[in-house]
Parts: sequence; C-alpha cells; structure tokens
Amino acid sequence: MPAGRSGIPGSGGVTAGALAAGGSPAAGGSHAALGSPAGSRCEAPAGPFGPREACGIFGIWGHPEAVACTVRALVALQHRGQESAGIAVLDGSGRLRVHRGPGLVGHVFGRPGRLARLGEGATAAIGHVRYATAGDPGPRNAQPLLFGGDFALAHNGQLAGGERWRAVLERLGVPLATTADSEVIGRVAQRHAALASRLPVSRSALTGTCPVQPAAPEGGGAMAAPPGPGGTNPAGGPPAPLLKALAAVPGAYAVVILTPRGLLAARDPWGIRPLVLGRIGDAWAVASESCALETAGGRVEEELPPGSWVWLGCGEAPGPARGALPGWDRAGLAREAFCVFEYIYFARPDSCFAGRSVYAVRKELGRRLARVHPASADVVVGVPDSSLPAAAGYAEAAGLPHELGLVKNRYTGRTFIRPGAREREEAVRLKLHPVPGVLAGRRVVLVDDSLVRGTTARWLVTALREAGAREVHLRITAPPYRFPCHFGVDTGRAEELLAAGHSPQAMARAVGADSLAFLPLDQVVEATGRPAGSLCLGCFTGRYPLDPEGKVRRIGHRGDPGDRGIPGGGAGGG
Ligand SMILES: O=P(O)(O)OC[C@H]1O[C@H](OP(=O)(O)OP(=O)(O)O)[C@H](O)[C@@H]1O
Ligand SMILES: NC(=O)CC[C@H](N)C(=O)O
Ligand code: SF4
Ligand SMILES: [Mg+2]
Repeated sequence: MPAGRSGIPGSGGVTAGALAAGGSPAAGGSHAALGSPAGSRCEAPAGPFGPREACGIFGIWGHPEAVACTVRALVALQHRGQESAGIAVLDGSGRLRVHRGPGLVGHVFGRPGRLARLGEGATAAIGHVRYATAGDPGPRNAQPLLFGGDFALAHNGQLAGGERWRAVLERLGVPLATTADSEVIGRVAQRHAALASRLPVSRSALTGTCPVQPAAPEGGGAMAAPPGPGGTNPAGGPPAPLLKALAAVPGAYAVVILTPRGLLAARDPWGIRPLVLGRIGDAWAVASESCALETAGGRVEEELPPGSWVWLGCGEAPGPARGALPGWDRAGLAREAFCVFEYIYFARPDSCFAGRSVYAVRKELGRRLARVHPASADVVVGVPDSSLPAAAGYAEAAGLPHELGLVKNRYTGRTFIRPGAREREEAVRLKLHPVPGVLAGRRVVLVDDSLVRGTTARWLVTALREAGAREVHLRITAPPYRFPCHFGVDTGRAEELLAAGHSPQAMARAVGADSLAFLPLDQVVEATGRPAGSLCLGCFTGRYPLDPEGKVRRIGHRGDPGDRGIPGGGAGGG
C-alpha cells in the first residue's frame, strides 16, 4: 500500500548525526546531509485529485553549466512531483553539496544568487522533483539525499517492502534519517562498503576521490573509463557497493547517484519507471523523460534497458560505461513491466517511450475509445490537461467537433489540503471551470484518462450541466482503476478507488453522468504498440510484476532482506 498519504510513523530508532556533514533540513531549503533528522514532522497533505505523479529525476556529468541544465530539466519534469525539489552538485573542489526544500522548482531555487552559488564551478549535478509515495512529504524526505561526502541519491519509484528493509536496517543499528524508502538503497550500499572496509557505516569511505571532471573538450565527449569484462569497470567504474545495493533491493526505481568520481544511473530489473540517456552538448545526461533532456538543450540517445546501469564518470573512453544489475533477470524473476500509466496519464505528451510519442498514444487511445464506445453527442470536450490529446483523437474518430469546454487554472499550484471529500471537491472547483457558450444545449462527450476517486468527474458533470449541457457522456481512456499502485504512484488505498467497489453503471450514477464507459485493457495495450508482457498493468488487473512487499518464493534469494541482501541481515527479515 502506498504510504505517502498516510504518513509513515517517524523513523523511531533514528540515531542523529551518524553521517551528518551539514546543517538541519529546514523549510525553504537546506544543505543538510542525511543523519540530521531535524525538520518539522509534516502531516501528509491530501492530494486533491486521484492519481498523483511519480517523481522526476535528472543527472548530468561533465558540463560547465551543469546546474543550469538541471534546473531546466527539473522545470520540465515538474508535472511528476510538486512537493519538493532539490539539486546536488559536485563543486569545484570535488565536494558534494545539496540544496533541497519543499515546493516547486521555482520556489526552491528562486532566491536571487542561490543557483549561482550552487552552480559555481560545478560540472556535475543531479536533481529531483518529489511526490511522496513512501514516507511523509516533509523537508527531511526531500531529495537528493546526501550520504555524507560519499554520494547523493535521487529516486523515482517505490521499493517493494521498503518498510521491512528499513526495519532490518534499524535492527542492525544503521541510522535512518528520513522516513522514505529511497534511503534504503543508500544505507544498504553503505553497509556493504563498511563491511568491505571494516569501518562502521558512519565512517566508511564508499567512494574514492578523483579530480572533478572538467567540461568535455570541444568535439570530445570524454566520459567514463572503459567497461571491463561483463560490463563492470574495475578501473574507474561505479562503486561496487552501490551496484550491490541496487541488485539487492527489489521494487521500482530509476535512480541517479552522484559520487565524487562519477554519476551512476540505473533502472530496476522490471523497468517500471522510465529513464533516458542522452547528450547535452558534449556532456552525457539522464532524465526521467525525453522532454526534460530536450528542454535542457540536449537530445535522447536511448532508453536505459531494464535492469541496467550507466556510469558517467572519470575515465577516457568516449562513452559511458554500462552494465547489467546481477540477479533478478537471470533468476527468471523479473520481466520487463513498464508502467502503462506513464502513457495514459503521468508523462508529458511531448515525451517518447520506446520510440512512441506519448501524445500519439493518447490520441490513439481516444480514437479507439470512440470506436468501442461511441455516443450520440454534439461535441467532444477533454478534461485538461492530460486528456486533451485523447479528446482530439475521440473527436477525430467520431467525426464530432472538439471544443475547449473546460479551462484549467494553471495558477492554483499545490493545494495543501487535508483528506476529505469536501476539501477535494473545493480543489477541483478551483482547478477546472467550464467555458460559457460552448456547452449550452449540447450533448457532450466528456473524455478523461482516468477515474480514480471520482472527484473530478463528479464535479465536472455538475459543472457542465450548470453550464447548460443537455447530456454528459463520460468516456475514460483506461479500464476501471481498481487496484492501488505500489510502484511509485500514489493512488490512495483500495477502498478510496471508486471502481474498486462499483460497476460502471453504479459509477455513472455516482458521478451523475448520462453514460459512462471505459476503454478495454487490450485496446490500451495495442495503442501503446508494445506487447502486453512488457507492461505493468497492475492497477487494472491486480496482477503486479512483483510482490509489493518484495517477498520472493525462493528462500535465500537476494530480494529478501533476511538473507544476503543486507550484509549481516540475519534470518527472518520479513
Ligand atoms: O477520479 P479522480 O480521483 O478525480 O482522479 C482522476 C483525475 O485526476 C487526474 O487529473 P489531474 O487533475 O491529476 O491532472 P491533469 O491536469 O494532469 O490532468 C486524471 O487525469 C483525472 O482527471
Ligand atoms: N513518486 C516517487 O517516485 C517517490 C520516490 C520515493 N518513493 C519517495 O517517496 O520519495
Ligand atoms: S500499478 Fe499501475 S500505476 Fe503502478 S506501476 Fe503498474 S501500471 Fe503503473
Ligand atoms: Mg486529468
């Protein structure tokens, strides 16, 4: 169950300061390293609407304007998370520094001089925009997380059994400074490093140092050291403890990890969350979505394959070193399972996955919906923003006019509203409003991409009728959303999902629509152009690509924190 909205209890056994190298996180931004669990405990605010975005990540190595590129990319990824934002840099003297805080990118980095100070001399950076799925949305959980001088980490996704992993770490006496799952990856890596060096976790040197990578020479593109056999890079490649940790921890993750020697980017063996690799000038960069790389001034070279890593770091080879995370795929326990909801709702329509534009997929979803579920109507109206391409597709296939019947207020920003139907309705009212004259006396097909709690639909059907619509036929470009997501999207608990306890007819009555119809799953899959077997469809089918608690059938497999996943984890981790 996604815990972001429920506010996981504080990290009880946190021992402060074990890795601290900086001040305390504070509202409005901080430069703190983990180990400083200060910062006010926040109640998890309620997202006003149904599905909320996953986080967005970005990383760049070897660019003279690394921080400026990162800010541009984060702004382009803002739709994936609005609760907090942060950037970690490798500064001119080879030290890791981070600034992160609650709010939008523009808010966190808006103060004059802030970016200039952070960016001075930095040629490598990673960035994050967060929407909490595990752990409260408060400032201490803002990313990137800084693990002393060793590395900084930014994560999109959600680990399976994250709370169990945290419990095992606490039992082992490893200090936890946040309440988020993402910290587990870093702590497991530190534990591997500590055992290897026979130092306590708090003093272990995870990474060596090397001179800060200079900007790539013109026409050059200097990057990582050449990969060794099997994709490993013993000379200058990623620190083994980081790879071990990533291979050990099951769940959904796209991560960027900045060390003084290089930048590691990796995708979980299921490839649930996206990550693309590309160039900005002569530098290499990674981002959650192609729109971010392009906004930062670059171009996409490829999508990182599931279960793989790239290392953008010290070395002489002309490209990144790369390799596969050992374990899951070879054991036959992982198959590709890219989140189908990235196509339906999360990603920006100007992004591409697997060579297919999200816009094109959404438009095709709309066309198919028109064919499968036509309606006798006069006009098609999409629910802004995410459903506008689908509405265009529906109108095209139905031969109906497509009108802007609803306007979204772009300035409502985040609303820190507590749970409760009244508050959520209020938020939708502020956000969406009908355009007078478009709807009066007309039979309307209202196209949306998802119906989660039903708050949006309930309000819009009422608003459209008040604006004079004669009939409202609601069409959804996805099947009923019946099961919660456990892999990086906060959709609320199963009992909050309207489709979980209602038939489409009952749902139509609940939202007050004249008719309601959903696009069947096979149509959705076909519209993506990908085989069903390469997608996660869990929120529609209840069949998830891996156990949400991270349990595995084979005893002793590395996915279980009770075995070798965490060195010294002992038996009975779960
Ligand atoms: O049934 P509900 O619980 O109301 O949730 C479903 C709505 O939430 C999403 O839009 P959202 O407002 O998040 O953002 P958008 O502007 O990107 O479409 C989605 O596109 C639906 O419109
Ligand atoms: N939406 C996300 O990807 C969140 C990442 C991570 N699970 C967190 O809650 O911070
Ligand atoms: S359960 Fe749904 S939202 Fe979550 S990763 Fe799978 S397809 Fe995406
Ligand atoms: Mg929407």
